Amino acid sequence: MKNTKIIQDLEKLGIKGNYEVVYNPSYEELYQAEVSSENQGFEKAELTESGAVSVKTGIFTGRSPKDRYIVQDDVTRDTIFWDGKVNLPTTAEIFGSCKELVLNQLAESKKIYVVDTFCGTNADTRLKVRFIVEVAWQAHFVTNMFIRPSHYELENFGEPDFTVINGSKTINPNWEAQGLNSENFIMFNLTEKLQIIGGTWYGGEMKKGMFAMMNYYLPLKGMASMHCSANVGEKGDVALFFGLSGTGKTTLSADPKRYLIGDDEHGWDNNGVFNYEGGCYAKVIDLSEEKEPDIFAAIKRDALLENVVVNNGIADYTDGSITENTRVSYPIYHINKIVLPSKAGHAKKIVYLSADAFGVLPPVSILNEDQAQYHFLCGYTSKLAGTERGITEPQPSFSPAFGEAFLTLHPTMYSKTLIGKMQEHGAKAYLVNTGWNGTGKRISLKDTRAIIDAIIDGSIDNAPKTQVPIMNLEIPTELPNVSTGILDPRDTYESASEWEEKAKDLASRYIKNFEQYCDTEEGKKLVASGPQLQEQTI
Ligand SMILES: Nc1ncnc2c1ncn2[C@@H]1O[C@H](COP(=O)(O)OP(=O)(O)O)[C@@H](O)[C@H]1O
Ligand SMILES: C=C(OP(=O)(O)O)C(=O)O
Ligand SMILES: [Mn+2]
Repeated sequence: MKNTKIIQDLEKLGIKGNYEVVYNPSYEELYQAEVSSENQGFEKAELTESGAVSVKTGIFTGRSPKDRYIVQDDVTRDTIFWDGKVNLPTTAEIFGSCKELVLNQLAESKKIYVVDTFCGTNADTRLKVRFIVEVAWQAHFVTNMFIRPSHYELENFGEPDFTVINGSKTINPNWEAQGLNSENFIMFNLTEKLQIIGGTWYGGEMKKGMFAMMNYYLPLKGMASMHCSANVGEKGDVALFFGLSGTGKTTLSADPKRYLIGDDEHGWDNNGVFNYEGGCYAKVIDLSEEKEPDIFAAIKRDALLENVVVNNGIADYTDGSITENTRVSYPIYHINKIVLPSKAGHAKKIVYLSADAFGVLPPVSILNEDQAQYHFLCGYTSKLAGTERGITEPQPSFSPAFGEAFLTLHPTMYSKTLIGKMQEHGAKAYLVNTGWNGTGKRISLKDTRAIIDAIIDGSIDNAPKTQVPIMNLEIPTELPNVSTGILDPRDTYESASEWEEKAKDLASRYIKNFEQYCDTEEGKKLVASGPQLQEQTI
């Protein structure tokens, strides 16, 4: 019954062929299809010792932001933030020609997987997203990452709100004449409610693609839409962890003392914080059972490893020879302590994670209200190797809302909605450096975890404090279970002047970056909360 309707839907979209449709396959069906000996090239998956299967995604082992376009038309012209960098415009005609390529690619398939999912926990704001793919492990990936409707919800799914068609095996031969970046494309058409993908096999494009769409629809309804992980304690106390890729959202939100809400994408409405996803996408480079026991244990049957080196069925997490961005996706229930459905009350603690490659930022700073806004707009961090094509070593970057790559509206839409919620609910913000310090090494996970504990249990607010000049940040000088001598970054250098020199360099980058927000009185007012090159007398 269902399949006849699905085939009709596919034909209506323009996928006409002699394919078999597999609708919302079970994990067992996915497994059989993934390891089938008929698979070619990057379709192939192999079973590993933990029970998880492992795949390779070819040359794309991270997202490809330069190949990402949004159709500029009457719907998007005045809403999308056309910054010339993140949201690249294309025409309905070019979209149409790429869509044709993807449809023709799928029409040739023997089998098409159609996976209906939800993006967003709450019925009033979720998107019903339909994925149409020809590769079994891509169907597995979206089954892991998105919210799996119950049998009843599938029966009553109705028309999808958004459709993603993945034609990763096809490329666009006309890209040059069309003025595109390459033969690969990730394109969105908000009028057609359609995302199409060609050329890249990286799963993150499907996951982060729908995040960008939630980042469009929710703030327009007054909700905060956030690139953060979230967890909740026994007492219902919710904490959010904002951060760019590799800063520790997934790692730090998997905390055995707390219940996980989600590891990457959340909304905040009048009832509280809710997850967009139904799974997690963790980095596994150098993963160890000892340091990250929850994530390690989540890698079992139904988990899907990407670009991990596997020797005789044994995954080698220390090997970054394919990419530094080795990953695993798993359904959220692979983590023991979770809340389901993935939502909780209002957040009280907001942590901004920054992996500072300069070694200047303190491991933790306590932010006042203006600083909370300033640092959210700055979103300073270092891009780490791997998650984006062409990034091979850490690069300092300012990424508004700690997620510039996924913002479809102007950055101030995200700061307004978030800061509004924070003020309404008395949430406090902290800036945590999970990156480097003067020792040249990354701050240890153990120390960061103890810092997070002190933020969550409130002991940081009662700790002795001092002011770090230039960066203009207040820091605690002592915290329970945190190594001595690391809280003030100046102490980790041979001499404080070494730190000062680097701090001045970083401060001037902050100041320069913030100029873009100084065309309003509101923005100008925030400058005093940021780093300062001159002595302050307040
Ligand atoms: N002090 C630290 N805090 C957080 N993560 C750390 C730290 N030191 C090293 N790491 C490593 O950095 C990576 C953080 O990645 P992840 O949690 O997946 O980031 P995100 O979810 O923000 O992309 C993990 O591989 C983790 O082991
Ligand atoms: C999947 C991604 O997100 P993150 O690294 O934040 O987990 C990504 O940026 O491609
Ligand atoms: Mn993550």
